[in-house]
Amino acid sequence: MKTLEANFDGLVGPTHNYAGLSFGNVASKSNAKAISNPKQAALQGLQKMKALADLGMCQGVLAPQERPDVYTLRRLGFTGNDAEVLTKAAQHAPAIFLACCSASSMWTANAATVSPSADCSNKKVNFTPANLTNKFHRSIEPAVTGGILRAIFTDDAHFTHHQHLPVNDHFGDEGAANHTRFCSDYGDKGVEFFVYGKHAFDDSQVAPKCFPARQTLEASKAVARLHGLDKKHTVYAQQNPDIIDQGVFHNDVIAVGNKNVLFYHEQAFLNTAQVKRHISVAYGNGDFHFIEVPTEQVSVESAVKSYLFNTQLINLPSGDMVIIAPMECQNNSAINDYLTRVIAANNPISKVHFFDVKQSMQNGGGPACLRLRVVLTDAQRQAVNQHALMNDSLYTKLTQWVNKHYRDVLSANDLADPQLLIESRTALDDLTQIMQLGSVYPFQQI
Ligand SMILES: N=C(N)NCCC[C@H](NC(=O)CCC(=O)O)C(=O)O
Repeated sequence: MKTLEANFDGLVGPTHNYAGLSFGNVASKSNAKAISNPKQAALQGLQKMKALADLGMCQGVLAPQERPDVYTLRRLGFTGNDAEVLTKAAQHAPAIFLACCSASSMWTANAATVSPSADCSNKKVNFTPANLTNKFHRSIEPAVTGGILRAIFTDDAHFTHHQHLPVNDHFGDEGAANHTRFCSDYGDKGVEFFVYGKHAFDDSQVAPKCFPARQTLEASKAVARLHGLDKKHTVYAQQNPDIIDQGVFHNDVIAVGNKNVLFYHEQAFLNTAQVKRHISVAYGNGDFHFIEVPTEQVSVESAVKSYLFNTQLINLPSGDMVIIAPMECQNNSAINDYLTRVIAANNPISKVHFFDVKQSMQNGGGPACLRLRVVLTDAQRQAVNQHALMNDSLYTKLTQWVNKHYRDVLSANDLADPQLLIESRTALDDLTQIMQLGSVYPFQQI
């Protein structure tokens, strides 16, 4: 029985915009108020998905969320019909309004933490949506994210869905952006590796000083308990607080792992020697590769700008391990040269594929942010909603769908246009039919 790693990418939503919402995320802040192109953003994402499917990967799609979120705005006291709610919020509380318009659910690395059945005590694939408490615009995602995951991974015989963790900074959870897994074969019991930014219940421990630590140790441990992970095969590591303060807001901005490889920056962790020891002990006797990138070759600043580590490390059906990197890595000659050396060196990585995901990059989301990894056995893959799996037909349908419904220019002022909400709902209504998701959106449930 073949077990593989599928990647479920977030389809970019119709309100994709640059609102500067993420304090601590350099790209988000520096592109605040830039004009976005939602159509191009969604098409760039679809092209990456299609290319990975064409490489023989199992590629899935996760649907976007309904935005602007008029339900949250109503909870915050804005009244009237939908158009009135939008107008009043945009006028009286523009910052809150913008937060309720974000298409941030596109970064599905933050949708959930997923543990394969081989690692979990109930022998099912376990999902815990991330509560994303640290940023208001993202904290309104988890309930609908949970619904979308249930609409795709429907079969209780194979999949277990947990509720997101309690919504408080103490249990701040950013999902798979701070979680990776090592294994020899995907179907084997693996080592689950959780990286956290701070200890929430112990002030004596070091923590970043300028920018927030979005993931807590206590949240990571709660997810591991929910998933029934084996303690001997679970490793926790603290992110280096100094690099959080340099804009490394998730571990996947500074490290990426797959199978028997951890590719990471020298400054990624607080105690690298200990992290390596713990992974080696948990992994056992196999051949494990720690590919450490020294600061003298790639500075943290350059890693954050190019997103060298926000790359996907994947195994093609041929068994070759390749890197899926953003164009920004190719355009930066020092980073490109470094990647050439990584491929030439004695490690399992054999090739780099570059993709243009600039619309997402400008908000701090590279190739790895855009995907949620789900390890599936054959039987589990067959149990997945097949209308969420990328192939020629779905690619054609979704490309036509984007071209029909999306705008190619969006500025902050356009977000209050009631017509945009109507356009978005019409698009999502169509999408639930294309992907056979049922009524996952609040506007479909009224
Ligand atoms: N690293 C991973 N896995 N994900 C990237 C998420 C980027 C996202 N940006 C934003 O939400 C910016 C939205 C804006 O400013 O308009 C965030 O900071 O949460």
